[in-house]
Amino acid sequence: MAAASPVSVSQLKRSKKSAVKKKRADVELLEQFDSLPWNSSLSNPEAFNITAGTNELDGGFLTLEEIDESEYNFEIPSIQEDSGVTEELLKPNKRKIGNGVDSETSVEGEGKGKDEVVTNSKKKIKKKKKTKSKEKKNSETDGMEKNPEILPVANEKDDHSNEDDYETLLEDAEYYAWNELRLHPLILKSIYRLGFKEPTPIQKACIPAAAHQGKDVIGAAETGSGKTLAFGIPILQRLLEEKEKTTKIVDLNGDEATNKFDRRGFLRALIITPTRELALQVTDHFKQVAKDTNTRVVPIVGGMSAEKQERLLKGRPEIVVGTPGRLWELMSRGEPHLVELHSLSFFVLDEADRMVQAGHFHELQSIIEMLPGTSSSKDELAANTQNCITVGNVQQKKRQTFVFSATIALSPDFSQKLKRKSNISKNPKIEGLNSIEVLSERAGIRANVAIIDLTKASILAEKIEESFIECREEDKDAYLYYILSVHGQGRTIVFCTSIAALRHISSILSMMKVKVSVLHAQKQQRARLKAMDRFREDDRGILIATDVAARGLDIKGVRTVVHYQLPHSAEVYVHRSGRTGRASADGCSIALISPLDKMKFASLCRSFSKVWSQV
Ligand SMILES: Nc1ncnc2c1ncn2[C@@H]1O[C@H](COP(=O)(O)OP(=O)(O)OP(=O)(O)O)[C@@H](O)[C@H]1O
Repeated sequence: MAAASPVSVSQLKRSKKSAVKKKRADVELLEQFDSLPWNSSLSNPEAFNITAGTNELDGGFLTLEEIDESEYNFEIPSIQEDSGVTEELLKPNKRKIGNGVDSETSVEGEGKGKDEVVTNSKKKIKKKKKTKSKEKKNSETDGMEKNPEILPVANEKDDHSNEDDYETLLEDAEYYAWNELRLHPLILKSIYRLGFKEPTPIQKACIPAAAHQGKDVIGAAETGSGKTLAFGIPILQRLLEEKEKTTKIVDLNGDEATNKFDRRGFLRALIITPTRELALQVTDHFKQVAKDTNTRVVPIVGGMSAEKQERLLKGRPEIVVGTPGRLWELMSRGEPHLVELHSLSFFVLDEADRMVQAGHFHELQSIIEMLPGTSSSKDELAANTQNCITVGNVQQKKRQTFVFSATIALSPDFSQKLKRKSNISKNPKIEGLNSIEVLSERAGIRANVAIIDLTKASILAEKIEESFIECREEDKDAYLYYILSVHGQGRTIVFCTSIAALRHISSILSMMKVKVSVLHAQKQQRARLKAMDRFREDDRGILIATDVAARGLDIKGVRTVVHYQLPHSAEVYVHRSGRTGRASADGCSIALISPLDKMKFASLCRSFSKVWSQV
């Protein structure tokens, strides 16, 4: 090895001089920046805006080109050893994740140990905070204070992707609420990158129960309140914790333990949504948070080539998000990744109350019957499937079930009924359950379920302003045209109940040279995605849709929802209206009420205990 040549005194002086020079130049540059007037690039810097465009599937929908698997980057990374990032982030003393040898995802009973760890790490964080802030005071370049507005904003360049993010997050008082939730550093890092300064109320309530107490959750909260991450974060948290524990066990016990504890390559979480667009969006949301965690998430939805989706499943993703029809199609064919369910730790029903309605229930029921430990008989299963690998009730006990929607009606004694049932050994049917309760119970909801209902009497999200226009049926088009041309701010979704009405409006509007996108279930999936893309690309876009767009869709900048025809139920009205006023944004929902709608409208008002006496 060559010896390092000694550095002369003059060389040292020279390098010191140039360092001082560089520092001075840096300070001057910073001063220049400081003297610029500050104009936020976002007129309304809501966290909601921040997420847009930061991910591969931009806003959750595929562009037309993306339909083809080879082009839309549904890359499934090959199964690898842990990337090592975790280790780096988990430097000793920063955060300690459990020390037990519990191989299960379940952390029931871990509470106490964890609390201790958290208290310690909190102390350390505080200490670190103090030292750092001291350093900050002494710093010459302090002119550039950490500005929360600029830190995490829609960072196309992903400015916060290095490992310092985690430390910065811990120091950043604005993000402090996340620390309370004891999340894995890689999740915190993603949250920081997304710019979500604090957990939403439903996230605050669900994460401790689901991620740390291992409970099942039935969660209800207003539209746009972040329910996807309320179940998404716990799933990722527990998968990450489990990965680390497994690595430790394998390190300690060698190959023997690998076979026993290593669950890589098996399906770990199955999330079911009622619509294809929503499944793609949820997949995308998961991917945003799972970035850097080496967790694979794949959507399985109808309208796309089943063969291609089978190829995606060959990559053995841990998380699958799908619609009941296509999932059941592949499961009933015995698709190996979807029927080897012995390691399934999470089963999620998003928009659960929609699932109990016609068009979904049958397939969903069949899927549930495939889950290990559900109440259907083995003969029934065998008849349904060619290749199902079942495990007994043990798996059901370990599996967590999450049931979410903005509109779930549970009877007050539902958990008592579940408890009574769990005390009787022979698995009797519980009497007097409503359909969503039956679904939850069949899906394996356990007696200690955390029922978190944050919906208010009005049910509608707080930031949505509701109004209605009374008019004759034949005047609806004129009013709609008026709303679209005068109202004009942001994007608008016009909802119809029938495809005939949708066609009628879109042809009238196109005659009036108003550009619209159209979405309904009879459209080819390719065209559906294209319509969504077009709508998303135009910040004053107009989407005419049936109720296929009513639930879950999270599209930035939707300011107005118009109910051209009233929906058949109060729930659908809530979900439709909830396409606006999401996260911290506001919006308005306008109903066009003709004499034909009055009965329906009156009953809608009664459902929300509203007094709209004009009707
Ligand atoms: N902690 C947070 N802070 C700010 N924004 C958040 C946070 N969590 C999620 N969001 C954003 O809020 C928006 C709505 O979230 P999400 O789609 O999960 O709502 P939802 O409650 O499932 O709505 P819906 O009932 O209509 O399905 C998304 O754009 C999401 O990125």
